[in-house]
Amino acid sequence: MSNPAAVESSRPSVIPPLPSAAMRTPSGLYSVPLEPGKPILFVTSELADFVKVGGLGDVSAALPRALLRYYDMRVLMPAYREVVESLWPIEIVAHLPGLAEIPACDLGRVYLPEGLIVYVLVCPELFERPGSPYLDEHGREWPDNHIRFARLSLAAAQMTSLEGDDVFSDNGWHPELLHLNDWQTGLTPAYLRWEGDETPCVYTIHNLAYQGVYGVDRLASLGIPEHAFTEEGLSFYNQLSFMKAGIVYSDHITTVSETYAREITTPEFGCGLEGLLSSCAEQGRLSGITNGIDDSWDPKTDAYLACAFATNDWAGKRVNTEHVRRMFRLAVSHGPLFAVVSRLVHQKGLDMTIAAAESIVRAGGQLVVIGCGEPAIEEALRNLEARFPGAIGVYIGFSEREARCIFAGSDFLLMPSRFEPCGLSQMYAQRFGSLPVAHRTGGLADTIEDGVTGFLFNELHQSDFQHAIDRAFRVYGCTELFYAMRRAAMAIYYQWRLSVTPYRRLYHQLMDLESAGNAGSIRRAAQ
Ligand SMILES: Nc1ncnc2c1ncn2[C@@H]1O[C@H](COP(=O)(O)OP(=O)(O)O[C@H]2O[C@H](CO)[C@@H](O)[C@H](O)[C@H]2O)[C@@H](O)[C@H]1O
Repeated sequence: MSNPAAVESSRPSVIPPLPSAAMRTPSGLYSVPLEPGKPILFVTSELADFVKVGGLGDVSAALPRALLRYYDMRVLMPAYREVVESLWPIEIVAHLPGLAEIPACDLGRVYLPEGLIVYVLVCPELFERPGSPYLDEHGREWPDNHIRFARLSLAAAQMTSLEGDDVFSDNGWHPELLHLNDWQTGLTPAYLRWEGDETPCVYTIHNLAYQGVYGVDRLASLGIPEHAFTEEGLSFYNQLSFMKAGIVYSDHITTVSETYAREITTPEFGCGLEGLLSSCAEQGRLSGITNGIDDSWDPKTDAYLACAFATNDWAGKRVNTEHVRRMFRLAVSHGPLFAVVSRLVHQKGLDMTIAAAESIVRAGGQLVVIGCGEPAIEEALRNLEARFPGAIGVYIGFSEREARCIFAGSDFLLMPSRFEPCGLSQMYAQRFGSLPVAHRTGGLADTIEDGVTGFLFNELHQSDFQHAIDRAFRVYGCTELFYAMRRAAMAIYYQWRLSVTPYRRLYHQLMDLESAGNAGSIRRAAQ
């Protein structure tokens, strides 16, 4: 494609550190929360303010902020190179000891907009590297990922344990609940329980397919006691599983949509953990809470767009469509513009999109793709672009600016995902008047109304996907219906506010149980 703008810097401008009880409102004014809520630590391996590989980065930036008005919610993450090189000052607040081969490290504190306090693990030998949080520059997993994310998990446990007072005390702040995310944080509840600490833990699965499974020879290096390596503990087919540790030792498991919460109890989607997850569901320890999207996803105010637009301002939307066509050097066209904004991985069904591309072009449509990931998929997409110059444009890379322009400019978004825990791209697309064409699975089934706010197909067959694309073409040719669907899609808004209520209910339930001394017994009964 024609040289899209370089990936924009997400560097914030410098603001002075705030007193810990202060909040910075979106308007930029400082205010003090009326009631400082219970201390909760949200532990994550990505935060979109600094580094985002996929949806976890978005959720980690938005959900703790949405919860800030109810709790003294703080985030813990690794101090990757992007964090250290950002303009936000890092103040060292503690030194955390190591364990076995997990090195000691410093703990820093950063104040981000909207009053979000983020603790960062300053451990240059583990985290200050080129590449992504998980992969090196050549797309290979970092060989010491087990140590890196055991470091993250252990830090959360050390910050929580009251006996660790001499280790970590930020003006007496200690979490009363931990909200953990994905396998990278799975060892946290295990480290806590092995020390006899019963602080309640919520463990959210954003994607069960990534599990952090390692050979049994790594146990000693992570300080894992031998007695824990059992079928009931963290042995997964005689290997060590971080994901299983998170499920076994946490009080409650959530995942990011109700449908996916049901799906992962079946062999088709359970990735070998369906038995354990089924028993969690039977015990009431597994639930689905659909993700939201943050307020920045608004076509009326998004500064990245070629032209801001609102519902019914289809001329404004068309300016964005023409902008995308120019970005990708596509021909002038009156046909529909299809789009893909995705990590390029097997999960996302790019093989089906590639197989459908020729029919889209033959029917007078065009396709733009932005994404990066598996080299074979990247190459197949480049070949596709070369076969259909002027009709298909591909940008291999990651750029939120370009992604937003594509959501705004496209007519349809293709998401034939094999599975999709929630999916954010379809929600962004709907908000920007682009109708998703998606497989009826996971969160896609929960957030798209077939024939109203998008198109769903039931079986993962090429012919079913093609049929859904054909329906999209027909609706595009029927202007009134097409605009009615656009209006319906733009009207639904999965605000975080809606997801916050079930999280609050869950937190309260777990913290009350804990203060009544019941959490331990409930957990034990559940295991
Ligand atoms: N090249 C690119 N340039 C710019 N932006 C790009 C991009 N490629 C992807 N993105 C963006 O990255 C995010 C991807 O989020 P998704 O939720 O759609 O999928 P992901 O599989 O990463 O997340 C996992 O976690 C999330 C969060 O819970 C679940 O919704 C999801 O189902 C699960 O697979 C979106 O914000 C998308 O716009």
